[in-house]
Parts: sequence; structure tokens; C-alpha cells
Amino acid sequence: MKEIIIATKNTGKAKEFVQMFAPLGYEVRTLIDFPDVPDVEETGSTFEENALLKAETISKLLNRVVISDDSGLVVDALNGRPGVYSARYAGEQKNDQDNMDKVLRELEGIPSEERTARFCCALAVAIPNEASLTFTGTCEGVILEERRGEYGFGYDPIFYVVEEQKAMAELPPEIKNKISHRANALKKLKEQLPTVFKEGN
Ligand SMILES: O=c1[nH]c(=O)c2ncn([C@@H]3O[C@H](COP(=O)(O)OP(=O)(O)OP(=O)(O)O)[C@@H](O)[C@H]3O)c2[nH]1
Ligand SMILES: [Mg+2]
Repeated sequence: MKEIIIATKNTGKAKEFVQMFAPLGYEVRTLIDFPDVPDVEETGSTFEENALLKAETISKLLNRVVISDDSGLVVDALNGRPGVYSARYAGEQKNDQDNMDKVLRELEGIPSEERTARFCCALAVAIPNEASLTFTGTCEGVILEERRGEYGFGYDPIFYVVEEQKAMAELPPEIKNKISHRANALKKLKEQLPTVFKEGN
């Protein structure tokens, strides 16, 4: 089976990449399989910058084609926060429940028509001795007043997907993986797969 390395330590993302690459015949390996690889500091100010930092650093280290994902929640009423700080919005412990509580607290009293938001995903592909590629995807929604659903990870329980009329965490993986920001970015990447994953890479 062909193998693809995704430079993530996030188990929620890892699961989705396994599900999305399986039909293409790729076995996904993540940094959870490479415990000695150090954390890459996310010092960029955009999702794309951070995705490139992660993919290029790990690709150089392993001398392999590496894909990375930098993603997050952008809330209009919060001037785009949590944005690139989504994972650590409530602190370095990266706790999903604390992060959701912080967003809900900051939006207290704000009516639903002003609670518009989107998930954003930037995927970067780093290829040894070649220029890197990036692909972006978004998914539009509204921040709920309380949690709903058990699927997914991160902010999924408080993100209402307008298109599906359900919270993201109420959507089973086969639906989320068709409509999510990650799925939309991956659709663009897949169109380039034959050139990216040529023999030898
Ligand atoms: O409800 C959600 N559904 C999603 O589909 C989703 N995708 C991203 N996020 C949030 O954005 C952070 C990414 O930050 P991030 O790209 O730096 O990743 P991370 O630090 O968790 O792992 P790594 O890939 O960097 O190792 C995550 O932790 C989540 O809080 C999501 N929340
Ligand atoms: Mg991160």
C-alpha cells in the first residue's frame, strides 16, 4: 500500500485523514507514529504560513513528501479570533472544552445573526528539492449557544453548519468528510496527487 505522511499530532485530524485517504489506497502515517520528531513552533500569522512551516520542517527531517494541516475557527464577531490560535485559545494545555467555553463566553448576548463563523484549513505539501504547494478550504457556519452532538473534535459541538442544518458534531464522519474545510482543501490537493506522488517520492 502507498504511504503518506501527515505532519500532525492531533488525533482528531489524524482520524479524518485516515478516512479520507483510504479510498485512494493510501495508508496514512502521522507524527504519532514518529514520536522522536520535535514539535514545530507555529510562528506564522496565517494558516498557510503555519502549514508550510510544519510540512517543510518535517519533510527536511524525514527526507520524504509530507503534508501538513493548519486549521482553525474564524468568528466574525470576535474579529477573526481564535484564528491561528484555535488549538491553544484558552491556554497552552490545548483543551477543546476550555476553548469552546471561552468562545461561548465571549459571544454571550450576541444574537445568532451576528454569530457567523467559518472553519478554515490550509494544507501544505512539501516535496524534497521541489517547491511546496498549498491548498485552502473553508466551511461556513454559525456559533451555537450550547454544545450539540458527539462526533468530531475541537469546536465541532458549537459549530452549526448552515448547509446541513446540524451542528458539525451531529454529522457522522462520512458527512463531515464531504463538507468540511479539510475536505474542501483536500479536494483541491487530490486533483494534484498524480504529480505530487510520482515515483520516488
Ligand atoms: O471543531 C473543529 N473541527 C475541525 O475540523 C477543526 N479543525 C481544526 N480545528 C481547531 O483548530 C485547531 C487546529 O490547530 P492546528 O492546526 O495548529 O492543529 P493542532 O495544533 O491541534 O495539531 P497539529 O496538526 O499542529 O499537530 C484544532 O486544535 C481545533 O481547535 C477544528 N475544530
Ligand atoms: Mg498546531
